[in-house]
Amino acid sequence: MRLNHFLNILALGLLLLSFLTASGIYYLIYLPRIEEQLIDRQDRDLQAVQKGIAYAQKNLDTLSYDYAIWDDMVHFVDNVSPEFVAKNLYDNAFEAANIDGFYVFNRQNQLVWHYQSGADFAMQQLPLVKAGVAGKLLPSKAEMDAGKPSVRSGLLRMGDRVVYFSNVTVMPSNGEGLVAGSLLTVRNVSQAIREEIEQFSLIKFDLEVLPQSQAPGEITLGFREPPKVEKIAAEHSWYVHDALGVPSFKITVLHDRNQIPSMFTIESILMFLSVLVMSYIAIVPFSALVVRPLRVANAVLDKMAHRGILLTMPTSWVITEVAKLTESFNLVVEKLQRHQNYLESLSFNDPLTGIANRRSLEVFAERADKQWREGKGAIGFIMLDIDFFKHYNDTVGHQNGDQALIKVAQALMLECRRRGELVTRYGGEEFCVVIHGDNLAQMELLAKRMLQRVRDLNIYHQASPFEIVTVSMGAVLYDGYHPEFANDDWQTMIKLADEQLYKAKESGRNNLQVLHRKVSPLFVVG
Ligand SMILES: Nc1nc2c(ncn2[C@@H]2O[C@H](COP(=O)(O)OP(=O)(O)OP(=O)(O)O)[C@@H](O)[C@H]2O)c(=O)[nH]1
Repeated sequence: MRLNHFLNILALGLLLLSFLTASGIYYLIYLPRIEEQLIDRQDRDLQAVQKGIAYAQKNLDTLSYDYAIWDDMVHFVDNVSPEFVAKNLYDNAFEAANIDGFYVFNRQNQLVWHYQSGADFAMQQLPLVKAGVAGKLLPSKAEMDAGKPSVRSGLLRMGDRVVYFSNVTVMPSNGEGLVAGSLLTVRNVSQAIREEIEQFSLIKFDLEVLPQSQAPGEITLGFREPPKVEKIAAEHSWYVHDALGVPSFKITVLHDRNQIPSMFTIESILMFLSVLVMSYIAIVPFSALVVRPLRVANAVLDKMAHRGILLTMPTSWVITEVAKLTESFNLVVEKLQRHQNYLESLSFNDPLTGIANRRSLEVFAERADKQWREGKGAIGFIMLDIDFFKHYNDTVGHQNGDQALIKVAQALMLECRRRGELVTRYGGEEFCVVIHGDNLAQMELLAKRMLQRVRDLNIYHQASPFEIVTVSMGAVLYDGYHPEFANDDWQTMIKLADEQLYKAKESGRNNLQVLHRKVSPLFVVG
């Protein structure tokens, strides 16, 4: 997985965690505390609506009572006369008082006269045949016998309508005497009433008249029974039955949405988004400070692996630990480089004498041979061997033998310091010198000087007839390249030089035998 992806997942994970923590705090600590207050507030909304509906019925009670104590009405109940109606109970008066139905009952609860604003309020719509009407809708016998004014009011289902009703006993104005009957006044509970209540309570609610046939599966409350909020919700409903227990209304209070605390408000979403953006912004410096050095390190390691080379990396990073890590890495690289150089030198140099070894000889001879074949200068190989070295070892010991070998090697090196010249340890006490020079004379001179250099070392050699350490030399020197030498590769040249060395040994040692290879002279015949 890429570090960037990992960081993104980490940021999202942290974000989720903080979101869950915030939700936990919200739901376990904050919400339970305000829940109680909120239930109380919503409960008050319901009470206000219920009281508003009950209050709207109040002036109907007053109106009915005025009629009830009207002494003339006592007489009218027993003797219904058109004159009285024309004078006192005319339609305009009911319309002005917003009354939809006015029903006059006698002592036997029989309808003797009525007013209706429309067909919906016809006397047939009154549920008079129902049991329990007396006492609930009309005065009971006990109330009438008591001879005192009595009042009943509330909601009443009238066909498809629900009305406020008010019923009062009709009796003399001094409040004593025989009860003549009762007046039932009704007013339609219309949407206009709902709007009025909404205006003064400032609470939105819906008043739905329940279908007559369909009884709700809910518990219904009486007109004046206050509903109760159990749980916080955006809206609460309850069913109301009329004075005779018939389901009438479904009231739904729509609470102010701002009252309900929610995680998903504009503010909380904006906060969540800003946390999201800030988390990502926080990743940018982290990426610059940590991911970038890691990327650079990765690129350096990649190059090292693919190209097989050792590389250092930049160390100027802001984070101390990262800078120290790269410094340590560079230190390891430097050590490895030194070690590698040492190993390389071992593979190309002779560990005892420090001069080039046979491997170097091969590389150098190959290159010199190639250049010579390209027509650049002359080429020569000199094979050298220390004379009577076995005896030297035997007389002075192997370690001193080593010292003598080193000295001979250094002496040869002092002579071969020019470009194109290389002294190598060929094996044991044998050396091979490659010369890529300008001409044969100079090359031969070089060989002679080397012979003399060794003599000049003046290393005492008891077992040698010369009494000092000497060398024998065999050289083969090729003039500039000619197709005639095409088959003579550098290996052949070494072999020829070795043959000359053999000759030098044969001819008494401490001398130089040279084979010159030049182009054959042309003979003119004639
Ligand atoms: N001290 C020492 N001796 C070596 C080393 N390499 C080879 N020798 C010795 O060189 C000697 C070579 O002996 P030979 O091949 O018999 O030749 P030589 O005694 O020099 O006789 P000529 O070459 O015929 O003059 C052997 O005794 C080897 O042990 C070395 O690295 N150190």
